[in-house]
Amino acid sequence: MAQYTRVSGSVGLITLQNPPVNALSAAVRQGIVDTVKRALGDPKVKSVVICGQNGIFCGGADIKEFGTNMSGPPLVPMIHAIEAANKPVVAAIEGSALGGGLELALGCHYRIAHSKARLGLPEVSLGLLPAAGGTQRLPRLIGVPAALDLITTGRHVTAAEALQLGVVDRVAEHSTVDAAVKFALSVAAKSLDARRISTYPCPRPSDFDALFEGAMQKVRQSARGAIAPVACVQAVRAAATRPYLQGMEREKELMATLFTSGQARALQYCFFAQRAVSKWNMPNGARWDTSKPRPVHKAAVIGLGTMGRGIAVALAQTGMSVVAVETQEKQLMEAKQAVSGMLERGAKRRGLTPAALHKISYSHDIQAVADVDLVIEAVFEDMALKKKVFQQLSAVCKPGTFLCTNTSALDVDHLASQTRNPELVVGMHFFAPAHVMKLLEVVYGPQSSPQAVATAMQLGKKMGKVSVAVGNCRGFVGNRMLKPYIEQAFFLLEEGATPELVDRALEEFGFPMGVFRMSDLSGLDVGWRVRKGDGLVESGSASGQPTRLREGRRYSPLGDLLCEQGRFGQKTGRGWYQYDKPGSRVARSDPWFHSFLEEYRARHGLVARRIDHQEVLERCLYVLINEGFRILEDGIAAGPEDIDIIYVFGYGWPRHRGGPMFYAGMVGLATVLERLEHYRQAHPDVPYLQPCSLLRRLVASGSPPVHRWREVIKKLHSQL
Ligand SMILES: CC/C=C\CC(=O)SCCNC(=O)CCNC(=O)[C@H](O)C(C)(C)COP(=O)(O)OP(=O)(O)OC[C@H]1O[C@@H](n2cnc3c(N)ncnc32)[C@H](O)[C@@H]1OP(=O)(O)O
Repeated sequence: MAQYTRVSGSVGLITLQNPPVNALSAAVRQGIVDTVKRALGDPKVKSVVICGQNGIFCGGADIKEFGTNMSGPPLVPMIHAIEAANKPVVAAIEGSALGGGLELALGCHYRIAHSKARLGLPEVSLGLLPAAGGTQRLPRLIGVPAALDLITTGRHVTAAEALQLGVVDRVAEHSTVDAAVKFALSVAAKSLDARRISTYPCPRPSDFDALFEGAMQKVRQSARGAIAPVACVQAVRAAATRPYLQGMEREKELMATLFTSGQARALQYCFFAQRAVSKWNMPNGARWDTSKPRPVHKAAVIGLGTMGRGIAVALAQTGMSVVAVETQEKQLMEAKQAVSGMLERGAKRRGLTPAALHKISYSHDIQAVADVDLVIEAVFEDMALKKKVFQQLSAVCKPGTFLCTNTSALDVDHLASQTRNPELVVGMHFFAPAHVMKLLEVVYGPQSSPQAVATAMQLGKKMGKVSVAVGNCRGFVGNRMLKPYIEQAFFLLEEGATPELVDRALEEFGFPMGVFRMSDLSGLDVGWRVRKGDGLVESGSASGQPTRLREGRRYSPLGDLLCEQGRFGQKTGRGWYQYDKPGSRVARSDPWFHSFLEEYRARHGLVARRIDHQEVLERCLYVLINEGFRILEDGIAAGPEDIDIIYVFGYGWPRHRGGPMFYAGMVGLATVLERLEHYRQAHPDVPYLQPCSLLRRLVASGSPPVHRWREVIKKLHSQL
C-alpha cells in the first residue's frame, strides 16, 4: 500500500507501507500508481516526494511474489509514468533502496539519501537482472564501468559512495523526508527536461570492446556457471549500443530467460533459507523467539593457532574486549603479530583505523579469563587436551560464563560433561580462515540451555556470520556429509579416475575447488590424524599392501599412503598434485602420483575403467545428499534449509544450485534414489550408498517440494 498526504501546502507525500522492507508487492505497486495519479491531478500539488515507512525506502520487488501468478500493475510502466510526470518527483531514501526500490528512485527526478542509507541492484544474487529499467538508466546516469560493477556484483553502496558515483543528488544527515520536502518546494517550478534519465545518452567509453570483453571474462570466471551475471553484462551492453526503448526490450528479453530459470529458483530459495536458519529451534521445543540471549561484553579465545587467531580477530572486530590465551610463549608472540596484521589489513580495507587492536589483551595464563562472559576454546583437535581445558575453564571462570568449543568433529556433550554447568556449553564451529568465512555451526547437546544457544547464535550474527544451530554428532552437519563425499572420490581413483578428472567434474558443477585440490589446500594430514584416531590406518610400508576393507566395509588407504610419504598437500609441495615449492598454490598434475596410482591398482588387482563426469557427480554428490537425508532423519538439522546454508556458506557449494538438498529436489528425488540404488548394487560394501529411509519415504509420498519436507520429517519422528 501507499499512503498519500499533502504537506507544506504544495508537496504530495507518498509513503510506501509494506513492513518490514516496503517491498513492491502488487498492493504497493497499485498504491503507487493511484497516489502518483492523485498527486499529479491535484492542482494544489506542485511537487512530489516518495518515501518509505519505518525508516526504509524500499527493499525491491516482493520476492515472495516470484513464481506465483503475479497480478497488479507492472513496475516498468509505473516507473515510466513517474519519470514522465510534469511535476518534480523526489525520492527520499532512508535505510535501503535496493533492486526495484532503487529502480523506482531512478525513475524519480531527484534522489536524496540519508547518510546511513545503502543502495544497490542486488538482483544478480537472486538469479535476475534489474529489469525495471535499472540496466538502462544506471549506465546513463553514472557511466558504463561503474554501472557494470554495481549490476554484475549486486553490491550495496553507502550514501557517500552513491553521491560520489552520482546515483544520488544529495545526502541528508537528519530527517531525509524533511530535507526532501524542502528540496521539492525549491525545485517545484524548475524544468524537468534534464532530469529524466531515460533521455540521457549513454556515455560510450573509448575502450568499449575491451571493457565488455573484460567484464564478460570476469563474470564467467567468478560466476562458475551462474547465468545471471552474464545476462547483466549483456543488458548493460544493450544500454551502451541501443536507443533507450530498444535497450528496454533487450532487458525484458534477458529477464524472461532468467525469471523462470532453475538458477533463479535456487538463488531465491537461498535468500529465504538464509533468513530461515536464524529462526532456529531445538528438538526439545526451545526456539529463537522464546529464548533470550545474554549480552556478551567480554570474550576469550583459548589457543592461538590458525583458528584461534581468526576467531580473536572476528571477536575484536565486533568492538568487544577480547582476552587471547596461549600457553606457549613462542606461539603467543607469533600470534600477537599475526592478529595485529590481520586487524590492520582489515581496517585498511574498510578505510578505518584499527581500533580493534586495542580491544585484545594477551596472556599465557588461563586465569586471565576469570571475568569474561564467554570463552571459545580453539586448542589442538585432541579430546584429552580439550577435556583438560574444559575442566580448567569450569574452575576458573565466573559463574554463568558460556563455554564454547571450536571443535570440528569431537563430542560436544563429552566436553560439557567435564564442567560443573554442562548447560552453559555449546560448540561454535568456525571455518578457516575464521575471520573471513561466513559460516558458523552452533552445536547444541541434550544439556545445552536455550540461552546458551541463543547467545552463541547472536554472537555469531554480531561477528557477521551466518549461524546455523545443529545437533551434536560426529562431524556435526558439514563434516559428517563430507566424509562419504571424500570417500567416493578416493574409490573413483581406485576404479580408474584421476584427481584431475574428479576435480574438473566438480569444478564444472560450480565448486571453487574439486575435492583433491581442496584436500591439498587443507592438508592431507588432517584426515589422516582422524583416521588414525579411529584405528583405520594400517601401515602400507610395513605390510607392502594395506587392505582395502575395514570391518567388512570398503576402505581406500590411498590418502594414508600419501601421508606416509610425507605428501601432506600444498604445505609440503606434494599431495594429490605437485606444487613448485612448499606453500605454493598452483596445482600441477604429478606424473609420480599417476604411476603410483597405476602400481597401486595393479597391486590390488584393480582394472581401471573409463569414468565420466556424470558418474563422478552422481557418486560424490548423491552420497553426500544421502547423508544429508540421514541427518534430517536423525534430527541433527531442523530442516533442509539448514543443511543447504551450511554447504553454500561453508563448503563452496554453488549458490546458484541452491545447496545439496535443494539440488536433490531439482534433480528429482526419485532419480537420486534410483542412482543410489544402482551404485549400491555395484558396490555392496559401501554402506553410505544405501538410500536412507527418509529419502525413500519422500519419494513414496510423491517427492514433495523442499519446503514441505519438514511435514514428512515430523511425521517420521512422531512414528519413531
Ligand atoms: C522486474 C523486477 C524488478 C526488480 C527485481 C527486484 O527488486 S528483486 C529484489 C531485490 N531486492 C533485494 O534483493 C533486497 C533483499 N532484501 C535485503 O537485502 C534485506 O532484507 C534488507 C532490505 C537489506 C533488510 O535487511 P534486514 O537484515 O534488516 O532484514 P532481513 O533481511 O532479515 O529481512 C526482513 C524480512 O523481510 C523479508 N524481505 C526482505 N526483502 C524482501 C523482498 N524484497 N521481498 C520480500 N521479502 C523481503 C525477509 O525475507 C525477512 O522476512 P522474515 O519473514 O522476517 O524472515
